[in-house]
Amino acid sequence: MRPELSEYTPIYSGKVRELYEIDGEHLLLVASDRISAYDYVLDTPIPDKGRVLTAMSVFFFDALGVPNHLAGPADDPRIPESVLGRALVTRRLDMVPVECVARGYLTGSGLKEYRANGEVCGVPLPEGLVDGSRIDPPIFTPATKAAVGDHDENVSFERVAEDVGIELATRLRDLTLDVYGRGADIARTRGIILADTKFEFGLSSDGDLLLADEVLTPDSSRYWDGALYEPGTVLPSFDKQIVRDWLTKDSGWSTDAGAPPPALPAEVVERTRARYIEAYERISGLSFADWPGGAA
Ligand SMILES: Nc1ncnc(-c2cnn(Cc3cccc(F)c3)c2)c1Cl
Repeated sequence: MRPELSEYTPIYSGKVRELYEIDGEHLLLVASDRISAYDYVLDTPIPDKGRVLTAMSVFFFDALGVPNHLAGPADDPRIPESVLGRALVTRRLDMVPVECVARGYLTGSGLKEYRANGEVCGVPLPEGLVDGSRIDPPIFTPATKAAVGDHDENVSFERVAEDVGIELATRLRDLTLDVYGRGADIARTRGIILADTKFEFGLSSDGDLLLADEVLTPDSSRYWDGALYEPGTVLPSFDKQIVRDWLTKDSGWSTDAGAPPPALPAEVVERTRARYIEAYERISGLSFADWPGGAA
């Protein structure tokens, strides 16, 4: 008999995720079916998005063999039926207050900084790069966690070293680049480019640095279709472009409307659900049908 979610204490609610306390040492990390676009959390959920992203994190935790915060399997008996498949039992860690971002391609805030001063987070880049240019080898471009609703602020490695000490800052950078590099290689051989990603790490009570939070999901990374990759072309988001295009080209809404986006039509929801499942099955080589918590 599984416990009810109401038996656990909610301790954090993000845009698309929640965190609960199971006991003094364990948390329940829950991924919802909510999707965000243009900094809005949309009214329409994408069925199974939470389960697919949870399955992706578990695949990468296993495939990359990095010490991490997982404290049980996807069907751990402590996971309530209502969130089975989209929740994980984790060890409670002392989270390091740094967004550990790795970039293998130049776009987004990194591109903006590069265009302004030829570098990203204090890392100089070659001249002549454009949106979508490959950054090889990938770079560590950390950020400080923003307050709710704000964007993270890119900071230099030196600033991270000031905040957490040079030893820990160096370990964060090395681990971030190593895990991103290996994860991106796995995805690339399956036709999906992970252009960049954001990791979070935490320290266990015995001082181990563990990979925490979600790992290499489409919510923490930019997923691009490798078949479409051309340097200098702005690549659509593998998972969110269907929603973005409908919102900005078909729905009559616009980002400067000042009003929240409209509900999504069923066809857009289903195609987006299929994109999430396609990304997982291509990267993992596993069938999503085998993941816990499906329709009974
Ligand atoms: N193992 C851990 N130990 C202590 N704290 C965290 C922790 C805190 N915050 N976050 C971000 C987040 C993850 C999911 C759902 C949310 F609502 C928020 C993660 C973790 Cl993962």
